[in-house]
Amino acid sequence: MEKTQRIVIKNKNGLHTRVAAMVARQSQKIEKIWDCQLYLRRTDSLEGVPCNSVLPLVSLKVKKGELVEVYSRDLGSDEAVFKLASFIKQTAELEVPETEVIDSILQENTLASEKIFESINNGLIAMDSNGIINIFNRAAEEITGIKAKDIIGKKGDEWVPNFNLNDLLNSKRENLGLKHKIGKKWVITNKSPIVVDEEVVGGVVVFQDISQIEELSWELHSVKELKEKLNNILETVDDGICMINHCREITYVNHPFIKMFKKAGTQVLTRKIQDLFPDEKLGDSFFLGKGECIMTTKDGREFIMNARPIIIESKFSGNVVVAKELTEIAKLADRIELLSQKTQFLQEELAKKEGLNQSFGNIVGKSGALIESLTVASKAARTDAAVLIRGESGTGKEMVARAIHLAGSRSNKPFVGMNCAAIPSNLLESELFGYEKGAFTGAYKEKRGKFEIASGGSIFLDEIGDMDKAMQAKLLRVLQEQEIERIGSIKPIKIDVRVIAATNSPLEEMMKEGTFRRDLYYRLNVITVLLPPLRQRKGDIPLLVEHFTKKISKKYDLPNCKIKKSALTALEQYHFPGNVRELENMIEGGMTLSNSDWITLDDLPGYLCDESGNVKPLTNTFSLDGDNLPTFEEMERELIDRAIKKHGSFRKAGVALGLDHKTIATKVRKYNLQ
Ligand SMILES: Nc1ncnc2c1ncn2[C@@H]1O[C@H](COP(=O)(O)OP(=O)(O)OP(=O)(O)O)[C@@H](O)[C@H]1O
Repeated sequence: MEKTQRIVIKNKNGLHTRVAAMVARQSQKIEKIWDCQLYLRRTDSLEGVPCNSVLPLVSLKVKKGELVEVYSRDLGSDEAVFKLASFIKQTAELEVPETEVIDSILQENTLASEKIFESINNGLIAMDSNGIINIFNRAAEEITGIKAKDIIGKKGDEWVPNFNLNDLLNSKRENLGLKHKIGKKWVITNKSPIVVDEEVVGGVVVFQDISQIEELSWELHSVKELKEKLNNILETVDDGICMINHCREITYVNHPFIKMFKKAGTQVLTRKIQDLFPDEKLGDSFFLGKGECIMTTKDGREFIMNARPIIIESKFSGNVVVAKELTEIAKLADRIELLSQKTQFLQEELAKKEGLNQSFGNIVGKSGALIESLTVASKAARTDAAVLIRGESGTGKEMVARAIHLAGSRSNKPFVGMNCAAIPSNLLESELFGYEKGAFTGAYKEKRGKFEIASGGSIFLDEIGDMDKAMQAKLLRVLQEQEIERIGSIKPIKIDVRVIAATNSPLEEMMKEGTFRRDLYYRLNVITVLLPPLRQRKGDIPLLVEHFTKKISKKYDLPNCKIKKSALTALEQYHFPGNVRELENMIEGGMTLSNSDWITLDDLPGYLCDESGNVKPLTNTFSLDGDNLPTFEEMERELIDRAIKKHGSFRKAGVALGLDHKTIATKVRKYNLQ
């Protein structure tokens, strides 16, 4: 509960400084005795000021005849309130005429001081000898976030942390330039005791908010750091960079710029850029960043120059001029072209591989030539047409034949293979068509031939070129009639078999020589699948090695093995006459020989290296000497490969061979050249 006493101020000059000083003094005494805090307010206001401090009392500006209230909110303060109210009433009686002039001087000075304190931008805190705050100006309020009315008349130390106000009174020493934080703000503080007759009668703290200065100094630091970083970048790039001001005078050049234009030693800074390139027409549009200019140096090198405007706060303040050597750009363009060709090629190959029937999934390889063949085979599988698979030994002809069978409508019927070269021709007929009991000596019981066994499915006739002519005629009849006769029987048996044949023999030559029947050739060769030799798709070697290491480790229950780079290089240099089968055998041998999880060069056949143990260099896949002439495609492949390796780009290889770069790119894709 609030205790209140109302009084009319009867003093001639109202509650002026001298009266306020008397009231403050008395209030301090009373507060001590009753242990309470006393306040004075106008009756029309809710908030008052502490009675123990002169300035707040004066700042109320109470005039003669005005009504004020002395009050306290502390328990047991009735007596204290009463005592102070009585004292204030008495002060009017104490007034004597001669003190009037002094009063008005004091009053004016006090009010002027108060105005000054309020108008300065530094925080100001003043306190008396007891540490009780009596001045707490507007700036102090703003910086600390504490309201003057909450702190005046109270012990400052409890309210304003970090200032150590008590120390100031105790130490009796000035403490200047202290930097510390108040909340989020940085302040710098000067603390001074007020000493009168060697007695500390109070203290003053003046402080300034330096957060903005701190921020600026941090910004300055960041700008310095940025400048350093930029400098490093500008000096490490390959492009020549030059900066000019709005008068087109050079303000900066980096080392590459000086190197490019060989201006070392010449003074370039502050010179006009046009002076540096007198033969070039650097027009206004160039500096507006709208044009670029190509310039040729005396030694014939070409440069492309671009100028970008520097705009600061919407104002043009100069240019950055960037120079690049054109030969570098041409190299880059070639490289980009090569890479985009490669990407396009890989995308096409991927699309093709994804389009393949999944029965072809175990055929490893991503080279263009292989994927093209498999695409044909995959399409053939959708029909019942006869397929002739051609390719060197070990290229995967049987694998592809099986995949064609499995991808077609006959996949749940038998796939029966027959190597026509492995069986003497007189036995081939009985193997293919079967025989009746007693058909020849030793025919104790009837036997079904491969065609009958394959009924509803596919027959794979490997090495068809090795079949003799008499047998070729019989096979042709079977294919034409779609029926067979077992040996020793005259009863034809209808057959429904898809024929897939394979060969590495030059059937076309053999037809000319008359050793292979033309009509059979056309019967078998409805669709041709051409499997490329491994030496023409070396890019597949790493994939095949990985595939075989997994396959073999599974087969022999070995830990999975990896191949050393040198061993892989040796394989890539080798021409593989035995194709994928030979590679598979090498990996199997290598893994069983290897004492570790790595296949090294030592684990591979010795013939991959020369006498001194070095990997044999890649030899031409063909020779124009001797009887075995290369095919036109083999020669073309080799030529394009060499031209690309020598000239490094499609464009230059094209120029050297008299072809355009698009033709070169098409051939590179066709032959899967790297
Ligand atoms: N692309 C491939 N991916 C995985 N393995 C392959 C591939 N090509 C061939 N092989 C493997 O190589 C070996 C030889 O394959 P395949 O018997 O199909 O060849 P081929 O051309 O029919 O040989 P030949 O003419 O000597 O009969 C097989 O073990 C096969 O698994």
